[in-house]
Amino acid sequence: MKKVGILGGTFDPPHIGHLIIANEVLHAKKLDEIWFMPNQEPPHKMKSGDVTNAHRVDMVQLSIEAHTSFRIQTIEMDREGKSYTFDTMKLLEEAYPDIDFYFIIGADMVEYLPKWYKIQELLKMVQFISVNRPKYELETDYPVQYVKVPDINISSSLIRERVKAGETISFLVRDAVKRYIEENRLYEA
Ligand SMILES: Nc1ncnc2c1ncn2[C@@H]1O[C@H](COP(=O)(O)OP(=O)(O)OP(=O)(O)O)[C@@H](O)[C@H]1O
Ligand SMILES: O=C(O)c1ccc[n+]([C@@H]2O[C@H](COP(=O)([O-])O)[C@@H](O)[C@H]2O)c1
Repeated sequence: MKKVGILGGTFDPPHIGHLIIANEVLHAKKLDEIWFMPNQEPPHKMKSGDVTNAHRVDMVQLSIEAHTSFRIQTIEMDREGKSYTFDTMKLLEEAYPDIDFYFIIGADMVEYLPKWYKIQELLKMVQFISVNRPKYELETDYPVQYVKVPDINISSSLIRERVKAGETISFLVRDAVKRYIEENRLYEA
């Protein structure tokens, strides 16, 4: 069976932390591919105001281009309302019966797992792989695998704050994403 790791996210914007954890898990778990899956509406937080779904999809595409094992999966863009992972994984399992799915989450999401929609059913469907993230605990009673990654203290919030303050985001996002943010004047207000 083909093994695919899904990195679901808001990607507002995608940063190098996303790329590093995807690559670390790809190799540590010997997966065939990582699918970056931008959500339509994050279940537990707000998207920033001026950034459309199309912008986030474009930026994910620019982030992963030239990486042979990284793909984008836009299934959540086709569904209105909050993007519950249980609903999405059900559709993906039906569409790809020959793929073994893993769902990658940072430590902030591990803490939040008890509040996920239909978490017990979801745990039966996919295997979760967690990665460390500075300032968050990885302890959980749920059956979650763990891949140790270099600590990366970067978040999309940090990128948005820096752009707003007129500070540099070089090397924190891919160059093409930096150019896209500048050209479309995202996160300035
Ligand atoms: N620096 C990081 N280290 C480990 N995991 C991360 C890191 N950044 C993001 N992740 C994980 O990647 C997934 C998608 O993250 P998301 O797109 O929400 O970015 P974010 O940086 O957490 O955004 P925001 O700052 O807006 O909350 C989540 O599972 C999150 O835990
Ligand atoms: O299904 C849920 O209840 C649920 C709750 C919180 C987060 N998620 C998913 O976890 C992934 C990371 O979330 P986020 O908001 O940090 O980008 C993303 O794919 C979300 O849709 C899913």
